[in-house]
Amino acid sequence: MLNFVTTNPGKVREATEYLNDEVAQFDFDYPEIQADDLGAVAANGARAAYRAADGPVIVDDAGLFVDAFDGFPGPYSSYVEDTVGVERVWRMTEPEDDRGAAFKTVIAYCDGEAFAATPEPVERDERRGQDLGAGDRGAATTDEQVRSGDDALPVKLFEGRVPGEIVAPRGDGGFGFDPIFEHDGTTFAEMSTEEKNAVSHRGRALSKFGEWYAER
Ligand SMILES: O=c1[nH]c(=O)c2ncn([C@@H]3O[C@H](COP(=O)(O)OP(=O)(O)OP(=O)(O)O)[C@@H](O)[C@H]3O)c2[nH]1
Repeated sequence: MLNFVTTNPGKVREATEYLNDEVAQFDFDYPEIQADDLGAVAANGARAAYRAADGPVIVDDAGLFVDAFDGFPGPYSSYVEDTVGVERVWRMTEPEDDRGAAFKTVIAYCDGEAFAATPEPVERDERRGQDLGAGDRGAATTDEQVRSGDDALPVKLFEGRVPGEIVAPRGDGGFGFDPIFEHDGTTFAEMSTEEKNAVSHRGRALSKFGEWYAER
């Protein structure tokens, strides 16, 4: 059994849909370091959570990256959701000509074991051929982090990204910024969990993780 370390039931719902019974929520509020890089936040959280859970863990650090704001709120999305709020993020973006944005997530896996070196950073597969907007600044993972990190516990990272546009709120499904994030004409809040997973940042990262984990 794999511990999905999060306080956010929306993330668990999406992961369960994807990974079936292999995953259970471990409600542990790991200390989030301040960093512009989702990978660093997730890796740090996975190490702390692994020590607390004493078993394999995954941590998902995600954020909304708005192009016009050079990637804001990015890694600070949770804080901005709690303080500014979703509706006001829409109103801040509304006057901008460019309302492009991306959701990104990095899933960090830690089980205390070392991993074989990854020949190429996982995130590059996802990015190849994609036009990366300013909104992606600071969200990249690096091979160095994939292999190890600052301390002895190795962490493996899986990244997912989905482009979209900030729109006036529509729909009541999903969570967080879903009502104001439109992808291919539909907001994430208008999609079922299954539909959202098929295209979302989390779905993409979970798919990469699931493939790798099945072979492990
Ligand atoms: O509309 C959304 N659809 C998504 O698919 C999505 N994924 C993440 N987010 C938002 O980005 C921040 C992540 O923050 P975050 O990774 O620190 O997680 P969190 O604080 O919610 O829980 P935890 O896992 O840290 O316990 C939070 O504001 C989330 O609402 C999303 N919003």
